[in-house]
Amino acid sequence: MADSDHPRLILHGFLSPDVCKELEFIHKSCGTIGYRPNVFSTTLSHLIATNSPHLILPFLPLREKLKEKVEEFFGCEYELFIEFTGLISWTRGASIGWHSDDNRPYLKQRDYAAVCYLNSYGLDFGGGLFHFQDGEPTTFVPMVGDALIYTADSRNIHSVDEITEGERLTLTLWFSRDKSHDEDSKLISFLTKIPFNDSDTSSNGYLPLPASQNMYWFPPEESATYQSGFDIRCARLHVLGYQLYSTNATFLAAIHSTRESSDIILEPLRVVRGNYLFDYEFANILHLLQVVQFYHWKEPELKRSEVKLKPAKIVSISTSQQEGIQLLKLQLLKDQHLVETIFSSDNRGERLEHDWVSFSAIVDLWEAYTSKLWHNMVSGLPKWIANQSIFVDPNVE
Ligand SMILES: O=C(O)CCC(=O)C(=O)O
Ligand SMILES: [Fe+2]
Repeated sequence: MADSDHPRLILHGFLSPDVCKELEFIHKSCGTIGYRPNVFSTTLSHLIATNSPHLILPFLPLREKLKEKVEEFFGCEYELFIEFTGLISWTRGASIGWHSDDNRPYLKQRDYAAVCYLNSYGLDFGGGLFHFQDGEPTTFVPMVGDALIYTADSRNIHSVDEITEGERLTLTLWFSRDKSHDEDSKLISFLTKIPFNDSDTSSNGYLPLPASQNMYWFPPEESATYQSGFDIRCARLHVLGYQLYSTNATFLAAIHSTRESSDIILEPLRVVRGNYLFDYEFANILHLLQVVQFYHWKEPELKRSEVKLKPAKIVSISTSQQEGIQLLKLQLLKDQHLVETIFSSDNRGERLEHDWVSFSAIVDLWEAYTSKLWHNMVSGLPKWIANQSIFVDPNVE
């Protein structure tokens, strides 16, 4: 598998399927426009910036395990720092030609790369095969749970074929020997700016706060115009069969005026599916999207658990409400054809038979999941600050 001219390592089944699902949940509810066309990304600093710092916790054991593997394989124990951690997804049209990962002056600090595949070639996406220019293997077929580790220099020149369908998702890390590029110190400085108040978890301090609109607007071409393209959060809801309803009194007035309708989704929203409105107010679009994606992650588990469920509060939508829903959709998804081209693969909405009773239970389960992570993060933070390093605290469950 590896030779000294092309140092690389393949670990099959490195991540469990459930961890892959959890990271998929995070990416599909928190991801933003990426660094190349048709690419989406979720960085840890973005999670902190959108008041979801607790969502960095699921990454921590994986970062530690990967760093250990890299140091052990390349014989550089205790020498490396994590330079970057992120979830990166590629959709139809995305590709990358031959390159090494340190091939720009501002990337010279990168010594090693680790790419973990969170879904599978042939099943979740088409195209997207990984190739090494020299040495074995020449081609690597991404499969869920596998990790590919290699040096970031010219001994491992590689490329990725264009994605032809679906969404190819990875957890990607780069490692550096240069302490000045340690991701942890940067993240800790962001974390210390958040005004945590753990004493009262009922204060909903953990609700996500959207970043600026341009981070979520998918332009069909290079120019970031809002005249065409779509909002990726609404697009992700749309392909799963959900729509938005705003109770905002100024909503209809706003939508007919020049006011950016993007502002409306930063305010309380309700969710609609088919002819029903779910009678629950979400704080904003990210809150709603997190709950919907959580539903798609956890619903099969909930079905198996035989938990006794309460009836859901839903109401039929009126014709005038339907009008408002359509108008908002037109504002946020200017190019629905493009939405389908980019995210159509996400037909989990069709595979999963929607059930409002389960959905209603998921709202509470999302809250329990979130507040537990939030509490754990707040408990770990003083130690992270003291050590200037983010790590799994063995005393916290
Ligand atoms: O996702 C992959 O398989 C590799 C991506 C890559 O080469 C890069 O981001 O530099
Ligand atoms: Fe690369």
